[in-house]
Order: sequence, then C-alpha cells, then structure tokens
Amino acid sequence: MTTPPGTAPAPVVDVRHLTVRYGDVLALDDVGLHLAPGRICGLIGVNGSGKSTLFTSLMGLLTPQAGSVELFGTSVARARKDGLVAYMPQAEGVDWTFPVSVSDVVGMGLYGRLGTARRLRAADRAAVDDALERVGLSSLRRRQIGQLSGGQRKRVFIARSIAQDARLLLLDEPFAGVDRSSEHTMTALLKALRDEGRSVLVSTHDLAGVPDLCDEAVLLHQRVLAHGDPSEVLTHANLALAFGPLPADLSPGAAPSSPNGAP
Ligand SMILES: Nc1ncnc2c1ncn2[C@@H]1O[C@H](COP(=O)(O)OP(=O)(O)OP(=O)(O)O)[C@@H](O)[C@H]1O
Repeated sequence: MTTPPGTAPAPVVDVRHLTVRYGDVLALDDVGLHLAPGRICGLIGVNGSGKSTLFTSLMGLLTPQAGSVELFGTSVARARKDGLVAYMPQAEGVDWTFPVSVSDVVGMGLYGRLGTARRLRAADRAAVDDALERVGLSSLRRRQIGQLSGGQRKRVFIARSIAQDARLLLLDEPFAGVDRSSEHTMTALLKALRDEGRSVLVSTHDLAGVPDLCDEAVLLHQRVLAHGDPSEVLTHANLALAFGPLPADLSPGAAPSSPNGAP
C-alpha cells in the first residue's frame, strides 16, 4: 500500500461509532478508536467491558449493529487476506488438543497469502524457522501444541504473526497465566516488533506494566472512557470510573495488578 507524498498514512486501526450487541447485552456502544503505525496500545477494562468483543470486531468475526472498522485504510477482509493482521485470542478460545505441531501453527500464519494450495515454499519454511528462533521455541518446533506451557503457547502465536509479517498484532490477554520472567521476555519482544514499525493492540489486567509496555492506553467500559498517554489515562479518576473506587493510597504509578473487578 503506497501513500501519496504529503499525505499522512492511513491509520492502522480506524473504528468509528462501533456498536455491538449480543441479544439484549450491549457490549460496545459507539466506540471510536484510531491507532497509528508503530505503536503499542494497551486495552484496559474490567471483565465484561468489551475488550474481546472489540478484538473479534477488528477481525471481522462479528457483525456490528452500527459503525465501521477499517484496517490499513481497507476492509478487514482485505487486510486479513493480505496477512496484515494477526490475532491471539484468549487461551480458552483455542483448541489445544488439535493434532498440530508448533511449527505447523506458525506456518498457518502464511495461509492467507498462499491461497488454497497452502503449500509452504522454501522461503516460507525459512520464515517459520526465523520466527521460532526469535521467540526462543526452535527446540520445541515438533511438539504438539497442547504439550506446551501457558507462556510457550503465547509465544507460538507471536511467532506466527512474525512469520506472516503481520503489521498489526491483536493480543487478547497475552500475559494471563504467564510468570514475571516470561512477561519481561514478551514485553521486550513486543517492543522490538513495535520498533520495526508494527502496531500492537494488547489487552491486559496488569495495570502496573502498562506504562513500561505501552505508548498509549485505552480505557474501555462499553465506550472508550479515555485514550492517550498511559500517564493521562491511568489516573485515579479514570480508574475509578472503569473499575469502581480504588483504595486512597494507590497512586496511578503504583497501580495494582488486580483492581476491583479484575481477575
Ligand atoms: N457470545 C456472547 N453472548 C452473549 N453475551 C456475550 C457474549 N460474549 C460476550 N458477551 C457479553 O458481552 C459483554 C462484553 O464481553 P467481552 O468478552 O467482550 O468482555 P471482556 O472485556 O473481554 O471481558 P474479560 O476481561 O472477562 O475477558 C459482557 O457483558 C459479556 O457477558
């Protein structure tokens, strides 16, 4: 996709007036979100605030009642076909018993571009190998995906997005059930991917980690309550709006991992 000289590139994510209902449940209400290239954006909100619904909407897996979603200035379907976007659902949204190996799953990231034959060429296999190397999973490449630890499973998805050269990573709670050391490793990896010009939208309940990981943050509660620099978004007033009242001695800099209502 080329941008004419003098014009700003299309936003990576352009969500306008997005409203999603499940029957009587209003999950997203008039949500707007713009994300520029080369940014890590943290998506923060209490359980049930609509984070996963926003991810599935960005992947075109839901039909909204109102509003629009564009990725890279084009339709979601086009962006997916071109391999521009990669999605890591929450762990429970994946069938880990499926009889595929780590390297099979990473190779699946290339399917969108390969068409119906889905036959990996030498260059594709090299991309899979490089991606596995980058996330430190080369030695586990033949293992069935169900035989991995929680942290390793998350890294498989990151490797898949690297192999397909996705420019937007949608990560739904990648740090859930991951120990501190793995979280640090993954944080460094995401920053390196950002520094290569990729964008990352990442939901997390680890508020204390947001200022280090994220260039910007979105506070969601059916609607976007705040969006901007993490220090401006993670204020007491905003967190109280999103999570309910917090203990008085908690400054945003010392924000808890699990405020009221978060797991
Ligand atoms: N398939 C569904 N059918 C009916 N209601 C749903 C469905 N999926 C989600 N919801 C409801 O929509 C709202 C938003 O849910 P969503 O899963 O998007 O929240 P979330 O912020 O991702 O939550 P969590 O932090 O627990 O993952 C909630 O009220 C939820 O109960």
